[in-house]
Amino acid sequence: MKRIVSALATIWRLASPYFRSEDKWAGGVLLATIVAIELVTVAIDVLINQWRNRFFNALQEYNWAAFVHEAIYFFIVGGIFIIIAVYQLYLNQWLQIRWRKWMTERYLGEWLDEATHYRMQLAGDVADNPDQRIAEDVRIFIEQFLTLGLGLLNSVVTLVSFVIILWGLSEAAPLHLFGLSFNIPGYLVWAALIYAIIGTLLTHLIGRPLIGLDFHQQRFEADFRFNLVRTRENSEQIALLKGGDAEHARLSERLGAIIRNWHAIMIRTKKVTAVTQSYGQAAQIFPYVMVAPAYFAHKTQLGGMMQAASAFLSVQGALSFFIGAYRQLAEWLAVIERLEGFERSMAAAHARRHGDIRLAPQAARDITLTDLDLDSPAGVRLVTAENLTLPARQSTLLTGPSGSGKSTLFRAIAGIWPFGRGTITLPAGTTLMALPQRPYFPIGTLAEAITYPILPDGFTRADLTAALADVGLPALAERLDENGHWNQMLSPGEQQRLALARALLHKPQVLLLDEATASLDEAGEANLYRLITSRLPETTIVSIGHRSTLHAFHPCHVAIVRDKGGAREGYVLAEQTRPAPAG
Ligand SMILES: Nc1ncnc2c1ncn2[C@@H]1O[C@H](COP(=O)(O)OP(=O)(O)OP(=O)(O)O)[C@@H](O)[C@H]1O
Repeated sequence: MKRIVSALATIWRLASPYFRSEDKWAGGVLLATIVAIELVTVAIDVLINQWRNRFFNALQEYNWAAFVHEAIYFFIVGGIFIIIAVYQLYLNQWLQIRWRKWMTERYLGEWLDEATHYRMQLAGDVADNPDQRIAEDVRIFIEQFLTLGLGLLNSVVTLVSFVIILWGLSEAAPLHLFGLSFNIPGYLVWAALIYAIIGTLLTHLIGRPLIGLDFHQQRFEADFRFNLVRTRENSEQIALLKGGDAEHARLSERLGAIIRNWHAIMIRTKKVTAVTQSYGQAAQIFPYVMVAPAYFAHKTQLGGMMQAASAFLSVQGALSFFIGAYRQLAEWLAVIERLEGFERSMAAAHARRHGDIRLAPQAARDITLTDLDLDSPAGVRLVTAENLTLPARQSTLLTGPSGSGKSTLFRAIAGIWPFGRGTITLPAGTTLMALPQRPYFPIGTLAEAITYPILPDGFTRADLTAALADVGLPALAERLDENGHWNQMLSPGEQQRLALARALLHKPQVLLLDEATASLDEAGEANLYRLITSRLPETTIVSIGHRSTLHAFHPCHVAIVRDKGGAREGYVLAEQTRPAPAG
């Protein structure tokens, strides 16, 4: 019971925001119309049930006029049913896509806002497949919310309407056995209830393992898909290492898990289907068996028996809602759990935006680090900066052993590393750009790749062409409108040049270069450094690099060294050189 209440509360938490959103009117009207149509559908079922009585009596009495009248009645009611069924599905799909758009946009917004996606990954959160949550789970949640919700509504209203009818019919056709009439009030209702309870219990007992099997199936499928994507993304490495066979073996192993689980699902489904089919088939004859003695004892007419049988099937069908929806419900509950976990981990990642690292704006143009400790996600101290200034409009080179925390320091300055404490002051309203060794280019036109994260409209064609020429890629100017996966189509050196073209266009006030020219030869690297220092004189540049030749382009040098005197393991930032103040 507690689990049901908590599941209902979660469903409310996930579903209600849409009906309070800016789209609430459209969504509310669509939902109300769909619900109203569902109620009309049940009312039509009731009309058809009553019609059955009249129709079969007309047949039994060989009454042609009544037969024609009832046939016309059926065509009219049936016609109305068809029209509203068509529109109900249409409006249902319309609501699904509006709701899905709103919910997906909301998740995308929260997930991408202030690098929440990055921090969720850092924390190694349980919500490990955001793509599945955003793309698939949202769709299934909404689809099943409407399907199961309407199914439940239909069952409840059907149950109430037909229980009343069936109760009345139980009196009209009392239980008649061995020549005796038993006056059990509503005996057909009780019979339907017992029949449905036995069916539900049997289905649940036999079908229960399917919930776990379905859950595993989804995981194995996601795992297989993820590994296929990884193979595609790393195809060059795999080709170079001749890893085709190894990949094939790994993928086959994952496919094997899918197939093994599928076999278990098949065996279990066979058993469940045997039960549900027997149950469904027996339900076709069961009500006739119940009413037949009364019919043969002339206590009721054929019409009464047909109506009772149809009402019995409706009640029994409504009571068996859970049998029919068993697997859908199980799948839906798993989706709800995943979406809730996703929302929770987004909220947690958002809450620890900067951890205890304070990013303070200041009037001065320097970047200062005060009492700054940066930790690993596991809480191990990586690097400390007691009091360090990265001077404005200067270039500073940051060096240190591999794994000492250089890139982590960049992440902290860029405001995306939440583990640690201390203060980083940056010029107020500063624009910052960080370029890593392997830059990211979205799949799209080359122009979009260069100007990312803003659209190319912010620049003229001449700006883009000039930037490409400046970084030594003039030939690419002709391909600005070409669509492509630029991370796969350009060499690492070309990608680094392209990223620097991005910096030239954006002219950030702070430029962090994390081995951003490491794939170029020394001459090429020197040219690019000369270019950016001359083109971006107002920019504070901080570079990470291992080549000694870089010193020539960086008047300031900060080294990360082992913290010998410190009480704990880790590294400290030590200022090595800085130009003498002018004058
Ligand atoms: N997402 C992460 N999860 C766990 N540990 C991490 C993560 N990112 C960095 N670290 C750890 O933090 C330490 C510092 O990493 P960082 O990338 O800052 O080193 P680096 O000095 O830039 O190294 P390199 O010169 O090799 O690029 C490393 O030991 C690394 O394993």
